[in-house]
Amino acid sequence: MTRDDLMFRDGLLNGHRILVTGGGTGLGKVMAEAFLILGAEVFICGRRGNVLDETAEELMGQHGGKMVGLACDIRDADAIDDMLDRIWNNGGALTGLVNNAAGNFVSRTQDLSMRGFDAISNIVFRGSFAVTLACGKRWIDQGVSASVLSILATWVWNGSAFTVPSAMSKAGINVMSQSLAVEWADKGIRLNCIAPGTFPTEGMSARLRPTEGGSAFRDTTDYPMGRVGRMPELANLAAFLMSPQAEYVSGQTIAIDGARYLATGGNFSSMRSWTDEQWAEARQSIRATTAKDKAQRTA
Ligand SMILES: CCCCCCCCC/C=C/C(=O)SCCNC(=O)CCNC(=O)[C@H](O)C(C)(C)COP(=O)(O)OP(=O)(O)OC[C@H]1O[C@@H](n2cnc3c(N)ncnc32)[C@H](O)[C@@H]1OP(=O)(O)O
Ligand SMILES: NC(=O)C1=CN([C@@H]2O[C@H](COP(=O)(O)OP(=O)(O)OC[C@H]3O[C@@H](n4cnc5c(N)ncnc54)[C@H](OP(=O)(O)O)[C@@H]3O)[C@@H](O)[C@H]2O)C=CC1
Repeated sequence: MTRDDLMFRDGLLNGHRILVTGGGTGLGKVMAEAFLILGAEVFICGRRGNVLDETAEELMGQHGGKMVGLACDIRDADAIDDMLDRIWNNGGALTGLVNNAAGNFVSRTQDLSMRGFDAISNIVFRGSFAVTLACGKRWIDQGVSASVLSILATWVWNGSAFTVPSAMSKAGINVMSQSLAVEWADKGIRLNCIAPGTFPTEGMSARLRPTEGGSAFRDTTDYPMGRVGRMPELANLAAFLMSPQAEYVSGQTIAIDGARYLATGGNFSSMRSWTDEQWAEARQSIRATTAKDKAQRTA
């Protein structure tokens, strides 16, 4: 991304300190980059320390500023507290949190074990709540104003066959945001959500279109605008919602999907026609991706 891709003035986020969970890759990386360009000090977390370090180095090399990678598994409440201690003790309070980290894979629901359900919901539902709660306690205790942005999916409105634990978890975080937007409004804490449509990333394509390799999401015939999302489009919306000028916006969930879910549902219902063999192949491919990622985990 270049400076010209962003619609905001220089220094919009000067003095802000923002944590992006899962900020080492994909959408999290792009939002972290935008916040860095606009002057914020940015923290990114994830389980693969090497990925975080590479991202921070790459983006600071391109844009200057300060980005810090912190290895942390958001399924572990103690690890979250350790991470926040490090942030707070090294420059003061966060002023923003982006709940972006997620786990997901396509599966027929009858093929899931409870461990499979937990693998997703413990990241998306429990993990996002745990980070929000840990930050919120500190903000309220110290009288700090802050903004929380959670990255959801359009299926919070219409569900999604074959990604049921993700759909349930994202819907839960949607309601968390609406609830806390009211409960914490007088504390100066606001919460909003973005529901992106398709923004192709490696992590998503490997788990949601596992058998298509590099060609996943190339066919855009059923996209009303004839295309998928462009990363800077998402980054601009995120920067708007995180900026102090958007202070009166709270409790909202904004879709950025080129009107796709209104046209087609924007989910995986077409997989109803998959055969047993296709599901077996998908599962094998997803497991290979997870095994490769796991080998790099340091948290
Ligand atoms: C078109 C419209 C566009 C629509 C537009 C697109 C909208 C996209 C919206 C959302 C997109 C995303 O979220 S994309 C985000 C994608 N990124 C990620 O997922 C990154 C992080 N992911 C991960 O870490 C892993 O994939 C994940 C499995 C979730 C967690 O890893 P863990 O190490 O905790 O898990 P494991 O120990 O390997 O496995 C735990 C259990 O899960 C089971 N499990 C694992 N894979 C399985 C599978 N494929 N099918 C069944 N079960 C599975 C295992 O068998 C285990 O259960 P037992 O066998 O019983 O032990
Ligand atoms: N791409 C798309 O089209 C869409 C994406 N989304 C949402 O956007 C967000 C980003 O997805 P995307 O960029 O595509 O996928 P990625 O797989 O690139 O991003 C997920 C990130 O979350 C991190 N993460 C996963 N589990 C944990 C954990 N337990 N603790 C800390 N970090 C964790 C991963 O790092 P690590 O494995 O190192 O921990 C990774 O950096 C997700 O919330 C996803 O649901 C929503 C709609 C559409």
